[in-house]
Amino acid sequence: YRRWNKTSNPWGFPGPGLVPYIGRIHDLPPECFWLKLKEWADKYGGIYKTQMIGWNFVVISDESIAEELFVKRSKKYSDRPIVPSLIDSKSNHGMLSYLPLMGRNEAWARQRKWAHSFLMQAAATQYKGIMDFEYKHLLFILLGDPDNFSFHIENANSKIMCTLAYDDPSPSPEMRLSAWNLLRQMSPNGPLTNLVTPLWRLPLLLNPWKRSEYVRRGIQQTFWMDLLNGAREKWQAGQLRPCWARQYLDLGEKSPLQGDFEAHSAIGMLALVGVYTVGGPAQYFLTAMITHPEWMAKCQEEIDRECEGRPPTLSDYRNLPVLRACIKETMRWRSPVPAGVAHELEADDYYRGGFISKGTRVLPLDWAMMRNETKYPDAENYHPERFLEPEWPTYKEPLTEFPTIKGMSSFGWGIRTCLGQTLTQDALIVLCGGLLWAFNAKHKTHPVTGANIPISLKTSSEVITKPLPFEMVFEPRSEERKAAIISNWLEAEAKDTKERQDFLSAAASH
Ligand code: HEM
Repeated sequence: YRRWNKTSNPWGFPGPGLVPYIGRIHDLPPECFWLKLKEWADKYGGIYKTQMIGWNFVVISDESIAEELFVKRSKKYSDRPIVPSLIDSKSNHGMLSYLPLMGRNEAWARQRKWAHSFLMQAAATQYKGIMDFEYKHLLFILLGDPDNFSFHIENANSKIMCTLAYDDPSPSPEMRLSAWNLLRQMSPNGPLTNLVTPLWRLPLLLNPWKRSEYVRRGIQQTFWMDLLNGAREKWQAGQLRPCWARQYLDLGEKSPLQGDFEAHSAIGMLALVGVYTVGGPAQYFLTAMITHPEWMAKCQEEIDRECEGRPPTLSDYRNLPVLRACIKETMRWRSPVPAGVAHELEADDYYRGGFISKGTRVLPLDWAMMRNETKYPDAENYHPERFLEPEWPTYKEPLTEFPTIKGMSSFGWGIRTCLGQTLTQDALIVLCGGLLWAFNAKHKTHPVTGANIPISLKTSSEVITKPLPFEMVFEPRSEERKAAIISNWLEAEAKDTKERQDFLSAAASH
């Protein structure tokens, strides 16, 4: 066995001993598997190797190594591994569906360029008003239905994404569901075929996993196509305001996207990506504020002082370093993508005397990077002051600009790095700032004993995580604040209705 282990692993990197064929899969719990990977990182160091059902893995928990491989050697380290339980996840065979999962092929290059231009354009003009509007609505909704906050936060983000994509927030509940179903399908704790991959090759009749994936995919593609067709009808009548679908339709044959088949997926996927990626950190932020009320009080003091009684908008960015520190520390403390997103190596490579073979999955283990004690002393605990006080290693000036979440390792590496960093940062400032402007986030208390109901700090186990369900109270900070939440929303709603009507009247008169 020892001889086998040596010959099957001549790579020269440390790592746990391997069992023939299955590697270490038996050791990796489907729930929060990154905790086990972190345990191995503590034992074997910043780069180690392992195997899972015939696949070679190299796990990286040192940011400087990630930089050397993913950034400096990006030509070799930028492919994606296949997701076994998705049909053509890499789009090597024409599916063109899931930009973040695509291999490094032509479709990826085309859609990445397209998405980049949209997200930059959106940043410049479009999404600020949409965020202010939807988050004002969210605060109003939370007054009436606080217990359902998890849904409402995710739904508000889904509405923003649907408005950006189709100028229509109404499909948001279905977009949220679609995002959840895809996330489950691609996660190791999803279908069994993601772990026991040979099962995926069973004939369709004996393969419930593939049959249900055909159904899921069919529902998603039809949903996205219906949205594009609905947008086209409005566009033909001149009733579609600026949005990603309109830009595609306006460009016609000049669009980089090659027709409706590609466009319906590209637009749908970009809308879908923003639902949980923003919703998860916002919910972690609430858990951080409830368990660290001293930081909630500091954020509220800053917001009240700098925004003079109104909820923060993006123009307040420079003046809210404490809020930004709390958001950044939340993302460090509870990394939203804790296992990172794997890259696949496109050609054999040598690194630090070790051999990494073509096809190896290289995993930037964010949970471990965010717990590097040299960079983040007392890493297990929540310390926003690490970004605000010069004696901490991560302090950076000027505080009008830093801390920023942009560039965090949680957003990935090299030419595959996340395209939604600005949007995420902007959304979290308006959303988290608005929540603390409006409410005190508090523990729920037991109706009989009056004791605080504890908040589980555990996370879900999908590739993109959120806190496990928890209970909390949204206490309006005063009667005046409560009145302001209501009047802010009524004003915003009236303004939005008028703007839509004006647009439609102008369209009708042309
Ligand atoms: C907290 C929020 C978010 C986190 C932590 C996050 C994280 C990531 C990570 C780790 C990757 C893979 C990077 C790599 O392969 O090295 C990625 C890719 C991507 N992200 Fe995000 N993301 C977030 C929000 C968003 C949002 C809001 C959008 C857009 C609406 C977005 C759009 C994308 C796209 C399009 C890619 C694919 C890039 C490619 O494969 O070339 N992300 N993101």
